[in-house]
Amino acid sequence: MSIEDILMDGETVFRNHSAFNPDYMPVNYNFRDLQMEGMAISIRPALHNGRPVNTIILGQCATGKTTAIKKLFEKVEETSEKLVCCYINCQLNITRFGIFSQIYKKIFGHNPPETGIPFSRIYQHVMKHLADNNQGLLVALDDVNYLFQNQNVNKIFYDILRAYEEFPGVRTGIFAVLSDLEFRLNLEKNVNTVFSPQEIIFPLYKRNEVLKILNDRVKDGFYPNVMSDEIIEEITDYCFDSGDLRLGIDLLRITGNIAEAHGSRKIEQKHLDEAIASNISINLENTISTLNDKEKKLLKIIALKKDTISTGELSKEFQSKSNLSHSSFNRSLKKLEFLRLVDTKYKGKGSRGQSREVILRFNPDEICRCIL
Ligand SMILES: Nc1ncnc2c1ncn2[C@@H]1O[C@H](COP(=O)(O)OP(=O)(O)OP(=O)(O)O)[C@@H](O)[C@H]1O
Repeated sequence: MSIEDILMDGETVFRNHSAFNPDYMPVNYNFRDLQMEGMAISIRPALHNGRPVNTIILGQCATGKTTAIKKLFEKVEETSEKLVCCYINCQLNITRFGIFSQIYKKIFGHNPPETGIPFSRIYQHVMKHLADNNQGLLVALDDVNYLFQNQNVNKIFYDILRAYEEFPGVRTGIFAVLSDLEFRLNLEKNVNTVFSPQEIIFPLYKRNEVLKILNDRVKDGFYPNVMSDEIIEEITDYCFDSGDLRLGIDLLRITGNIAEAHGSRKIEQKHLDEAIASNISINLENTISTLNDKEKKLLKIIALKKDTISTGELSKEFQSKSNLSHSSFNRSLKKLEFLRLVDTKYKGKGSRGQSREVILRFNPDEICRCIL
């Protein structure tokens, strides 16, 4: 095949490539009714001249938090002009200027001028507009933990939530989105005085839910009969075990690309095998790279054990090797569990209440290779 043929060849397994893009809005969005209701309850007062209720949205990666917020914000905008809903990705915007530029853009439809304008002018402009138009403001700060990086979190929360002191009548609230439990405590410490939130939890999807979501995505993205039920089931198992729905959606896309590269109009087992092989090590490496030194140390101790180990024994070994406290051990273990690198199972009474067994969820050699 020539390069032109590769680029322009119309024969494809994909009906809609964008269905596998990270920002795709799924046509069917199920299993999150409770969370959507919870968020709607937080928003409702703001549509009746009150303030939105500050809320923490908590859940592991790819549990649908961003999608839920975006869907709900769309609905609010269709229903009422009483509230400006602004979604901000804090990975991309970590300064006060950056965040208020996004709010400014949402309200006025364009960015503030790049140069020469101080933060205070943008702030005044935004708040005056809200006050003059009797509009509330709800800011969703996604991945809010990124604001801890430059210690701005307190100021930004204060700017938003105490705006009424300078602009009486202005009604503001924050949805703080977090995928890491550890940062929840950090957030409390940093912004406690202005932010006393409700909490909405996005649990991991169950296997049957993952299957339905992936099946819907297959229908959105591939032509009919391109992918068999068996392959979807296998991808579901794989994705469910990893605890990351995004991995399942990525695998659909990658297998599709591999099938297409082989000129096949169906996705076959060999295409999936190839996709999985290329994906496993990349994902594990990415997850491990997010751990701090303590957590890596603990993971390595677990990986070097030939058998499963109880939490009691593990705590002792961890403390003797690292000189760290039992609560530091507990926090690190919780993190490994949260990221689904290990499982823990109750096995009866131990010296510190219920003792648990720690089970590694990946090949120990592969783990050690990634920690080095
Ligand atoms: N209930 C669902 N139905 C269909 N697709 C879903 C559902 N939940 C999540 N997804 C899909 O999973 C992917 C991740 O979802 P989303 O970005 O909303 O999760 P998140 O919890 O915000 O993740 P993160 O914390 O990593 O930002 C997206 O591709 C989204 O379309």
